[in-house]
Amino acid sequence: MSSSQGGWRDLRLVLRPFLATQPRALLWGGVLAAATVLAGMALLGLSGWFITATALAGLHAATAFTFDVFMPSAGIRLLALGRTASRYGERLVTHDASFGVLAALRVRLFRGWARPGAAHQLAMRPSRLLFRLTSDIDALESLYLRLLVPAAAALGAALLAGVVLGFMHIGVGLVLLLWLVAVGWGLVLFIARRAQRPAVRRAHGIEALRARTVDLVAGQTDLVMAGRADAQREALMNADARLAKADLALNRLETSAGAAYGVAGTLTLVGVLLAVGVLVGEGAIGAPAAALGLLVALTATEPFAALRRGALDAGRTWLAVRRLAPRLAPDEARPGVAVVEPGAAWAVSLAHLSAAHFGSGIPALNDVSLAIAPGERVALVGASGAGKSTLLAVIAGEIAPLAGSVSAEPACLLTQRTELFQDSLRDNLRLADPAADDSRLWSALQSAGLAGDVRAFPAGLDTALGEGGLGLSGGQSRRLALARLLLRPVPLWLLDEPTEALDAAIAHDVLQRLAKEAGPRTLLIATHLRREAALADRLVCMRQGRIVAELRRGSPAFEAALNALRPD
Ligand SMILES: Nc1ncnc2c1ncn2[C@@H]1O[C@H](COP(=O)(O)OP(=O)(O)OP(=O)(O)O)[C@@H](O)[C@H]1O
Repeated sequence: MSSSQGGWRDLRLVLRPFLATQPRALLWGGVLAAATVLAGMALLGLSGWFITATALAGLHAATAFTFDVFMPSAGIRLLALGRTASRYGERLVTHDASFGVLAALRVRLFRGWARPGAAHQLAMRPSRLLFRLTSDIDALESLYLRLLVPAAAALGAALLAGVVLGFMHIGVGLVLLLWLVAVGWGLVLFIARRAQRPAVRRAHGIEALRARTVDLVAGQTDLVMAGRADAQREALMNADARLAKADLALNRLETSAGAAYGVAGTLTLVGVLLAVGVLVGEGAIGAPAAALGLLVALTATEPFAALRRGALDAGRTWLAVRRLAPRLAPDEARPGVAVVEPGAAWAVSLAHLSAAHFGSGIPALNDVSLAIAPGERVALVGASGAGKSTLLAVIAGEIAPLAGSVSAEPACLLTQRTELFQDSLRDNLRLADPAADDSRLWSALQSAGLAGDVRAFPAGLDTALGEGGLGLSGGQSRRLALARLLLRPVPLWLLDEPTEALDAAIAHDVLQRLAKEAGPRTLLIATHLRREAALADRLVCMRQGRIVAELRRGSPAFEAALNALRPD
């Protein structure tokens, strides 16, 4: 696919949620912007006509008394008031609509970045990508407010000018319309093309400056110890110089663009002046109509000049579109995993599965085949690095398989770490089910054995957690993770060392609750611990990314393997 085709597809991906969120408000914004411009043009045209007509009427006593001054002046007042009202409405509607759309896009993007592949990239370069996330979204504002709305207004202005002049002479009206559209939009396209490179360089320059400044401040001690402080300072200065260069190029272009629009406006005015002069000379129109035509043509060029800012920003906006579109594209929930419907013979079925971690050429799983019946409890055991966590990650859809097939029931993965977000305890729980009410949360906390602790917190469910908030002990964190798991109505639980690092008493309590709450669910547990593996009906032994043995409860080998695991 060519890059321009890709570009249009990206633009469609970004515009779709843009237009779907508040289509009416966005359309109204464009209509009001056009109405403001048209009212301004009509105001100036009518005023020009009125002044000229009044002056001419005053030349003769007969016309001086019969000339109606009230209707045109009432029209002028109406247009002046109308323009103010529509400008106010336009600002209100366009800004409200674009902020609403951007807010909705942010949510979609955060979801997009939470997908397995993207989340991995985000984890590798968090500051850079988070900066992009905010600055790219802001750049999209320009797409609607500085490009689409002024482009609609400019087209309206060209049409009105063409129609007004067309009433005087159809050819003049048509030529003016074509000229305005061709030159006005042509200049926009030309400026946008010329500005693309410096605008993109500027965006990269800001990013580099930020990253280098953060590195210099955060890593001062290390840089000084390694004798690299001066080099880092130099890199910072270079980034600053590159940014200044891009700024200078954009400023120059802005000045040239202003001059180009000035020349185009003057040429328009001269052309229309000559045309209406000829028409007046031929007696086709009077002087007041000529004044009206001239002023309408004069004002019709202004909205095109307003497009200049958008054209200068277009490169940056385009970059934002290209970066954000992949995160907005609809994606499979679990890449490479076929969903098993309820009632199927197997809850999990793996056939000749191979998989590697993102960015690693070495497969962590090799030719793994495994079938787990619904409701079965299976423990994955094996030395550290055998591939247990990787297997759970593939079934959870975190890692796409390299080869082989995977089908599994809808699953929830309990990872080794419990993430606490900087939010209330309530919202930390609601990550698992955004619609859950307090009674459901309390019931999950109760089952997870955390309700008593939460009741003891002065703010209860409103307690702030995470950075700057309350931390939780290891046992409390695991119970919170368990409560989250209970809030997810899925038939398959993937548990990665669920009670590692907990002391024996707490671990046994958590495991007991887990086993009870799991009910008829299918469980797949990766573990080194005897207490966790003891929940299982079958042990699947792994070594170097392969399954080397499967032992069923009741067999001596099962008991032997269980006893070989680490005790409490
Ligand atoms: N993020 C990663 N990137 C690249 N390779 C990885 C990554 N995580 C694990 N691996 C590699 O994949 C292989 C399997 O690791 P995995 O974490 O699945 O083993 P495990 O059996 O769960 O070990 P443990 O019991 O220590 O959790 C190992 O060789 C490991 O080095």
